[in-house]
Amino acid sequence: MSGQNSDPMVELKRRAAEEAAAMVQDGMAVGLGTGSTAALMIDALGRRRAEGLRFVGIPTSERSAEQARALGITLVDFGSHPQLDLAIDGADEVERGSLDLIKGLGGALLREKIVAAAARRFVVIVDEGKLVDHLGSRSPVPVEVTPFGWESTARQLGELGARVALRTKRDGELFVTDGGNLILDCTFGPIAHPKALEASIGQIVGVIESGLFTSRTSEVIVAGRDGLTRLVAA
Ligand SMILES: O=C[C@H](O)[C@H](O)[C@H](O)COP(=O)(O)O
Repeated sequence: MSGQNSDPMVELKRRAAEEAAAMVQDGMAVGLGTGSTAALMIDALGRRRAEGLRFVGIPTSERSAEQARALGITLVDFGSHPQLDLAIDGADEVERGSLDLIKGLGGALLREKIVAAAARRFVVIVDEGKLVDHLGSRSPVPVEVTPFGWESTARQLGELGARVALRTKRDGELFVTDGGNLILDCTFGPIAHPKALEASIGQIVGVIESGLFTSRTSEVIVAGRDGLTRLVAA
């Protein structure tokens, strides 16, 4: 994920990642997202650290923690930093206008949402293919659930109108999150009221968190073939 890449879209995502990393100022506490786009941002922050920028990070996954540590980025926790200045992360879908999100195809949604909720500003970096008119158009909504009773939790998610699939890895083994939980990928199709759906999912016993992120985004930096665009919530 580091270094130069000849894929033009990766180069565009790298520019979006660098633009977001440029928002980090001396002394900040920063939430470090997860995924291929966030990894480019962590690389950019590693370069800024090597140039002398002082900041600390809270990672949203073990993967991002490992990458940040390798780059010499100082990692802290919520004990010393209960509030963050900025969090930067990728997304699987971004709804035009509202800037509501679906996240979690990489399985990091719980820590990502905790970090986003603790940040004064939450900046999202995506390529233009992630923009949709309605969330759910392409991506399922990942829902993190406790292993105990997941079948019952899945049935209740189905009653909300979803087709529910227990996430497995390529080798067929269960996908287990950094927190030791399971992911149910819930296909709803285009979602008319994401905020109401996020609330309904959150009320089901056994659900830990959903990948619907509504009313959280401060800004989205979109990498497109015509360059970068910055979107601010309407
Ligand atoms: O759990 C994973 C995260 O929500 C990612 O931020 C999301 O899946 C986007 O990842 P990528 O930048 O690799 O498309």
